[in-house]
Amino acid sequence: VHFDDTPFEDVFDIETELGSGQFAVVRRVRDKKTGERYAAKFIKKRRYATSRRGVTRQNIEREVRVLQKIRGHSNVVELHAVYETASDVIIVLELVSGGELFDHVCAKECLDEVEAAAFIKQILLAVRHLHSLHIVHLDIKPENVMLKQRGESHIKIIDFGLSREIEPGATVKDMVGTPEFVAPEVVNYEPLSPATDMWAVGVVTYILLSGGSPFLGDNRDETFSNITRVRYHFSDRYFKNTSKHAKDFISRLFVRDVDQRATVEECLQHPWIRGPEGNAVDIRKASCITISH
Ligand SMILES: Cc1ccnnc1
Repeated sequence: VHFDDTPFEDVFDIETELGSGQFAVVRRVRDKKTGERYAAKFIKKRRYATSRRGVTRQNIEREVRVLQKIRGHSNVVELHAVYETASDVIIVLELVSGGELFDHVCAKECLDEVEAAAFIKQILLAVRHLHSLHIVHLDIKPENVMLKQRGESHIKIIDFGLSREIEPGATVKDMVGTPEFVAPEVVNYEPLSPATDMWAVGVVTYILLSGGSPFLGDNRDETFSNITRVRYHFSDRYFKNTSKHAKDFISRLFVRDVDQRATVEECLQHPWIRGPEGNAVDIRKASCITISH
């Protein structure tokens, strides 16, 4: 990607805000020459080393490096350009405009197995791409997965703000991620690995099929306790009509021991993904549809 030193405002018109986080705002922008639209992520730079606001240059450069390395996969957002102003670094990304997978699930309360398996398969393909490059995402959750176009089922992972390269054998310990989705090793400050992403895929799968969050407690500590004790269950209310393949797929990921937890390759070979569900053949297992009526 070229680091353009033309002023950002000379190249793009800023249109609407698409989303905002703690230190970043994402705005839809339009290239003045080509008319092409993009998502521009404005990341506030940390002014002073002692400041708690803004993002360090090291973390910004890490996100850009990851985005550069992972380019070219259809389920990963594409990096277009990087600009810098006095106060911000602006990462210009492919515009993904179909809305968050999270909202899609909420609109239906939960999905049937065919639709859920088709989404999870795409997330697994994106995760396999990352892991093959020794990159872990560390923040897989429905909010970071978006539909490319409304009404279509092509999804893209859009945020790599917490992603990092983990060379095989290297040890990375960090308390990162969103409590509901973090694996036991994150709670216990033990080494992170690609297996940490696989646990989160299990949480996303459970949510898509039930609308509920498997380990969520009344507060952060209760959630963390449920995670480290792997305390979850398939409530009959939402899982009564769920296939044993789907439950087995999830159970293979909610495994405390990272060496025993299913890898992304094993998940892609799992019957629930390889079977009719995973190939979006139109067998509508009405597990949750009955609930949403
Ligand atoms: C929010 C967002 C991020 C990246 N691309 N499109 C939209």
